[in-house]
Amino acid sequence: MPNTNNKQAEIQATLHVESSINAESEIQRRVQFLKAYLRYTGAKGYVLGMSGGQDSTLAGKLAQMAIDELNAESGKAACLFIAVRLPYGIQKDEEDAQAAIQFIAASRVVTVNIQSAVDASVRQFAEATGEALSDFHKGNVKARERMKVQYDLAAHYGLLVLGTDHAAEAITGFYTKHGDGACDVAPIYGLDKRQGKELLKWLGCPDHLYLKKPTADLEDLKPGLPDEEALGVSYVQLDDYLEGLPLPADVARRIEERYAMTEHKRRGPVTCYDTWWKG
Ligand SMILES: Nc1ncnc2c1ncn2[C@@H]1O[C@H](COP(=O)(O)OP(=O)(O)OC[C@H]2O[C@@H]([n+]3cccc(C(=O)O)c3)[C@H](O)[C@@H]2O)[C@@H](O)[C@H]1O
Ligand SMILES: Nc1ncnc2c1ncn2[C@@H]1O[C@H](COP(=O)(O)OP(=O)(O)OP(=O)(O)O)[C@@H](O)[C@H]1O
Ligand SMILES: [Mg+2]
Repeated sequence: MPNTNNKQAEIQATLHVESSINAESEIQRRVQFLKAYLRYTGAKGYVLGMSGGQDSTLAGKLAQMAIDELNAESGKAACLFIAVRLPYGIQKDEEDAQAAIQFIAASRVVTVNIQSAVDASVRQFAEATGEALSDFHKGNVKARERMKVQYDLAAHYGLLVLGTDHAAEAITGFYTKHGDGACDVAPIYGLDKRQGKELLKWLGCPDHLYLKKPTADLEDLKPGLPDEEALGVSYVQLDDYLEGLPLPADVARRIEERYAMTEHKRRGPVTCYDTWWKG
């Protein structure tokens, strides 16, 4: 039985997903937003971790477009976008990260290897508790270390931290709380995964950067684990759900269960004034 229910419509509206988009106007709207918010804050630009994956390629490109327009309007190179490489040791798809940075033509590239910080953290945890942090939890340490480096760069250079949260990620809560989930500005929020691809295609991005399998690539023991394998649901199914299309009832139910389970990630810290968790 196909599923089209009120919950689906409610989630689509909450996450601001349009059933169809115009790539050119979506790009314009988001670039103008990035410019306007920078003017409002007086910050000098943006910083974002570039993994070589689809989401950071798109968010980074939009940011650089905003910076280039601001600099052209002022006639000065006053604003900048820092693309930061944050490998844990040597990254297998480093070539993709470099291709993404080249496509973006980032104002500046900084590389910080997070391995020694992450390993020190994990070692201190083991010394303090007498227990080893699991490989899965170490993955979240990597994401939080990347967040810290981006905030260091933002503080030092007067920038704002970009994030890559979008609808197909928000619906599953598939990100590390206070890791890649933490940012100041989320330029691709509201788009699903196939809409992100549409924007990159329109922007002339090399197609291997948006046709590759999305991966969080956080676990030492499961390098390059595809998100879809970890989630047990495909991006096509998530996108269909978000665009209000019919899909098998058991798939919709699994998506809705995951959405409910991760509600805490889409909210601020829960306080005694909150009632959302009471059902
Ligand atoms: N009901 C609740 N109310 C309030 N807080 C709650 C809570 N349940 C857990 N928590 C807190 O949340 C923590 C768990 O959340 P979190 O630390 O995020 O950890 P968790 O959700 O367990 O793991 C993160 C997941 O996101 C994936 N990920 C991470 C980063 C990037 C990407 C990517 O696609 O690139 C994917 C990663 O592979 C993993 O599957 C708990 O330790 C607890 O502190
Ligand atoms: N190795 C890395 N170097 C720099 N930044 C990273 C790295 N890994 C993850 N990040 C940051 O964490 C974010 C979340 O990762 P995520 O995998 O969701 O996005 P992505 O890699 O850009 O795209 P995709 O989902 O298609 O893999 C990235 O967009 C990027 O900003
Ligand atoms: Mg990735």
